[in-house]
Amino acid sequence: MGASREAVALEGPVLVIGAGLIGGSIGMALGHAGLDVLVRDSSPGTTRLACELGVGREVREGDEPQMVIVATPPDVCASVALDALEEFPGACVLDVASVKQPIAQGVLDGAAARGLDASRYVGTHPMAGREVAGVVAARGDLFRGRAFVVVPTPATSPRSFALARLLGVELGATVVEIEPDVHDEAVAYVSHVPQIVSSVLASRLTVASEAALGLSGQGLRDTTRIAASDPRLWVEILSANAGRIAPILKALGEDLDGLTRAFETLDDMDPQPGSRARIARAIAAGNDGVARIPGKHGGGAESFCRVTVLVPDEPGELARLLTHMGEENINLEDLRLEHSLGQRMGLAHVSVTRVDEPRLTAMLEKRGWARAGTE
Ligand SMILES: NC(=O)C1=CN([C@@H]2O[C@H](COP(=O)(O)OP(=O)(O)OC[C@H]3O[C@@H](n4cnc5c(N)ncnc54)[C@H](O)[C@@H]3O)[C@@H](O)[C@H]2O)C=CC1
Ligand SMILES: O=C(O)C(=O)Cc1ccc(O)cc1
Repeated sequence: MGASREAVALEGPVLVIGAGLIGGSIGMALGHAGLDVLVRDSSPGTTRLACELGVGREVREGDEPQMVIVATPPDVCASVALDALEEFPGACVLDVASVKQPIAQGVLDGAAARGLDASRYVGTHPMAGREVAGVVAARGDLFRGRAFVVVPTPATSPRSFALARLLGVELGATVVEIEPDVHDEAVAYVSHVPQIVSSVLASRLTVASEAALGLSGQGLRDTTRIAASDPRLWVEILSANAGRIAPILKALGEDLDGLTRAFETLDDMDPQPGSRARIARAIAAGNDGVARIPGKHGGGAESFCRVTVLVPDEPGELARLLTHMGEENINLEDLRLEHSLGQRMGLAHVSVTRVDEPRLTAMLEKRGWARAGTE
């Protein structure tokens, strides 16, 4: 499929069906790029709200979209895509759901049964989102620098495939082509199981005391951010990928059982030999896993150095630090802020390349910034 690409341009109009977080963000991005964006949601109020928020305009009689983007929850994507193939015979129809194989199958089966042209359908998945749902949270820059997965079916035409790639490029994303079942296996690891683990972890906090929660630091915030996600959407995403999620959860459960036994015996006067080693191995295996997550430019995370700088919690101080870096021509690869409990000081975790790290350290010393560690 990737080998035979037609010369085709994304010109619009583009119809977005499902004006929520993702549909709204896509509409805003395409609108900024000058395309005519049409909006439709099953909720007429949401359609109007999306138009008022700048996602696009309502569909008028005679509109003939070049592309239809289905951004509804996954359980209705296939039927909405089939209806769009029927309603707009000239349009390429995409969906953006977080699972691909069942939707591709639903579209292929439905198209065969209804005599529709499945070559105009192609699956996609923008690998960016937020833990908040709805068009009010939409942002035109949501997909910039993120992966945009294009997932053709065996029926997808070169034209539909090319248009889907152009959409990813227009969104400022990096386009990746993957087959449906490979995609679903991948997202089970990198998105679906992390969502479940984050939710289960955060659910333990419902029995923690107020005093305990008052001590929450960045580690807890990092591991529970996506626990704020919408249950109605996620039950549909996870159910559609159940067969791939279950074995990973089973392995995770076995790891947790082993660790639980180790901790139980550590509480004894005479702990079972090997308990400490088991715990150490679990933490070390985590080190190995996290080192495999690619960094900002697609290289290994270990290609960056993270320097922690103490920043006074006062207006303009963070900007002063970044200005000092800019003045020394040190490129910022990533930045994370952490506030220390009860102190008028924040921790700025500044990531730079290993090549830039000595210059950053020298600059901090020269300009009087206190460093709280380097990783
Ligand atoms: N939330 C995220 O971070 C990401 C979500 N996705 C995928 O994007 C899709 C949309 O997710 P969100 O924008 O987060 O959800 P959302 O809940 O913010 O928006 C979904 C919208 O679809 C509308 N809708 C529902 N059924 C409809 C139908 N039959 N016809 C027309 N409109 C309908 C709803 O009224 C709602 O406005 C899902 O398939 C999801 O898997 C993909 C990447 C990231
Ligand atoms: O919030 C985050 O960090 C995400 O990774 C969001 C996300 C949620 C669902 C997807 O299908 C893709 C991306």
